Amino acid sequence: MTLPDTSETRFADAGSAPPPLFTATGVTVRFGGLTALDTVSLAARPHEVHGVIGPNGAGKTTLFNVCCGFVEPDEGVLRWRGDPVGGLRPHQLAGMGIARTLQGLGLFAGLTVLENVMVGADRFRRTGFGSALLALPRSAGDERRLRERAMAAMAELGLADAASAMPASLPYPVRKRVAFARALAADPELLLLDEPASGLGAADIAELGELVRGLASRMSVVLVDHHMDLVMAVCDHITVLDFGRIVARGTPAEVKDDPAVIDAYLGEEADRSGDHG
Ligand SMILES: Nc1ncnc2c1ncn2[C@@H]1O[C@H](COP(=O)(O)OP(=O)(O)OP(=O)(O)O)[C@@H](O)[C@H]1O
Repeated sequence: MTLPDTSETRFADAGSAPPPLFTATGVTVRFGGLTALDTVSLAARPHEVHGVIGPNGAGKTTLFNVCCGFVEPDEGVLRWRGDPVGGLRPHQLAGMGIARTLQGLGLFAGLTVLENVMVGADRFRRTGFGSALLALPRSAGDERRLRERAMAAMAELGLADAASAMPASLPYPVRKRVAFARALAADPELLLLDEPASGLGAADIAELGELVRGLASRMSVVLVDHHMDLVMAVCDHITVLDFGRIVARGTPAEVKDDPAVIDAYLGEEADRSGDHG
């Protein structure tokens, strides 16, 4: 049984494991009278895939949104490489080396696939703020560098042939890959994935699993997803939430048979059958 532990010392006591890149410690989020997260902690370590699972309404998306800076926690501390990052805002993420994909893909409808993916590489643009402000064209060198990064990310995702397509012309699983390629083009140290498997069939989910596993050699990944098979197959470490609290954490093998996890999911099953009955 893996006990919930919200103390910061846990991270310091983790033996020879490398220090985490990113930590959220003692995070509490309240929406009016509802406590969506109650003193939840999470550590993303280098080269580790960290999964966050839990039944509907457990607080997964809220935790993801805290990590992305979309939701400011009422309590708790976020740290990047050990330094507190108070008031984290989504636009700061790329500069820090954090990329994310969201449930809503957020692709620009008026841009081609290549142009969408180049947006992800934008942190490597060298042309200064002043040029951007004056809407001067990007330098030819910048343009080439961003294009090369984007093409490399697209090749990794099998999208090279779709470079000039408009997103709306592509099937949903391909659009998901475009959003993924855009995140990879930022060459992040930490990749945050919200429900990457939603809307995908079994074959695409299996491919996604292989891709995510492969990414761990060069970055840290936090993955929020409902698909147990995917989470169990690709994650090194899993945090299980229920009603805003951590009910278990550990390796897939440790959490799989944890009675608290089984209870949480059985509770969800019971609710569902109640809904239909
Ligand atoms: N903006 C909000 N305002 C009020 N309540 C919210 C808000 N966002 C989430 N909640 C509530 O907080 C709780 C946690 O929601 P959250 O979406 O984080 O759970 P989840 O585990 O991602 O669920 P699901 O798997 O259904 O997406 C739920 O009870 C939800 O209704």
